Amino acid sequence: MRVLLMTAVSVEQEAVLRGLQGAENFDVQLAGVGPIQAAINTTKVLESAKSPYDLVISAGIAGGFVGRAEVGSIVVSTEIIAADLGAETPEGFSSLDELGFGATRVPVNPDLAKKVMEALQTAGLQAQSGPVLTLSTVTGTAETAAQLAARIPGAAAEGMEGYGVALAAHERGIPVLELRTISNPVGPRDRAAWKIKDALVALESASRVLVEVLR
Ligand SMILES: O=C(O)c1cccc(C(=O)CC[C@H]2O[C@@H](n3cnc4c(=O)[nH]cnc43)[C@H](O)[C@@H]2O)c1
Repeated sequence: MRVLLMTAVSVEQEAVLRGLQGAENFDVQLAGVGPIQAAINTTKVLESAKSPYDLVISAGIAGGFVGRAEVGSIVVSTEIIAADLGAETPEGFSSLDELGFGATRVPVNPDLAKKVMEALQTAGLQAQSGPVLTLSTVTGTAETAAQLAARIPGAAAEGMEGYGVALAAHERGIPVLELRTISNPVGPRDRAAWKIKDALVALESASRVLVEVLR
């Protein structure tokens, strides 16, 4: 299986490469930060690929929803959702789907997600699955975190690139997955408290498992 992993920044790319230990069926490229940059860069990689990819994974650190994904743990997506793509109305948020303009959700193959989850857990890593949200604005208040959790039941993590990476692959018929390791709780902004090193260590460990499961 030929796999493309897209990370937002180079420290994430380096952590993934350490975990992959030179596995030849994986490429790791930079997506940039945010869904638009990620979609553009994923498209560029897919269009210039010498041979087709069988799977594209958006990987990196993320915020974890409290009670769903703790700092240092791993989240495997069951669905990749553009959580702020829509309109604010007096009645609340309306997604692009509800407005009739398109899809905000990219599906993930459930068998693949299950296989990866089970392999991570068998390796003794703390992993859970659930919808992973993509936001252009990092959540910074308890109120927004609660609104997102209520609007998207089971939401496990939020990042800034997954939907962009996923849409670029999905439009070409390539299966997608999002793999996130948690650096901070989703909620009140406390950037200094983000445990980025712990999340990068978890990203390296998770990538080591991918080599075994995605041969
Ligand atoms: O300090 C800020 O206010 C700030 C604003 C925009 C971006 C950042 C970043 O550090 C980039 C975040 C980077 O990491 C992922 N990430 C990690 N935690 C979260 C989160 O709680 N919510 C959304 N994204 C998160 C994200 O995918 C970016 O690649 C800082």
